[in-house]
Amino acid sequence: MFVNVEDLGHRFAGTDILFEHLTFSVEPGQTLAVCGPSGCGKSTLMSILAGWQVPTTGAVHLEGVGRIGWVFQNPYGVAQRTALDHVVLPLLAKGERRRQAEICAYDALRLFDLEATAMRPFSALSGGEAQRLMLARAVCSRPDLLLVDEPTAQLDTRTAHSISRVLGNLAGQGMAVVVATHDTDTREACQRAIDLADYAPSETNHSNLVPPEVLDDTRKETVVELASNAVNETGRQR
Ligand SMILES: Nc1ncnc2c1ncn2[C@@H]1O[C@H](COP(=O)(O)OP(=O)(O)OP(=O)(O)O)[C@@H](O)[C@H]1O
Repeated sequence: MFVNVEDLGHRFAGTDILFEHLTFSVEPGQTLAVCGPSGCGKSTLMSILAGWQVPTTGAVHLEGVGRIGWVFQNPYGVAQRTALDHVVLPLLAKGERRRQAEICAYDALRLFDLEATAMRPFSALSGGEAQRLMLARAVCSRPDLLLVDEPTAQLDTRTAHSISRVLGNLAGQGMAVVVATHDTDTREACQRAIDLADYAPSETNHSNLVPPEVLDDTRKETVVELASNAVNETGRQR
């Protein structure tokens, strides 16, 4: 299984080119952070990877990718359903029995420090808990490619840090993970990082975009190889 992105470029009708000549690949067990200023096209790139958006130029080749998971910036759920229900659902949809599904679901809830919320309705979860629930559900759906869009945007620094470390562990579970992020911890939890600002056409003026100070040290290189031990330090392997 692999994801190959070849000479990709995109612009929406009537707007500037967001990025161009973007080439990279992601394999199972790898995590790739997609960074860059707000508005540079991170979410758009994720949509292209998911096949929801057709790129203006270039191509995405998904070889052997049967299931794509997506964790959005904003958590969503059914207000009256419990946290456990949300995590169990993808397993029941695959035909697992409720009892077995609950064992897996509790593992995933534990991974994101959500065990205590298992029987709480979605409407009673905090923003951070709800976002972690989305990650737990994504783990249970066992995708080949997991797209995670700004997973820590709603979380406090401490929680965000633990989420980032667990994201690193996801790669160890055998799926390819692509994470759009502004967060330093999240970026460092990934094995590689791409700065989309490096793929903006030179005439594009990004001065009006929000400069993420966390990226200042990465802009010098297109692809930054990050310390792989950051991925393995958590001790929370399942
Ligand atoms: N369907 C669309 N039609 C026209 N323009 C769009 C469309 N979707 C997104 N855009 C524009 O494309 C640009 C990139 O948007 P995108 O959401 O991909 O950026 P981003 O890097 O993910 O931003 P953020 O970090 O703020 O989430 C923005 O200027 C946005 O307004």
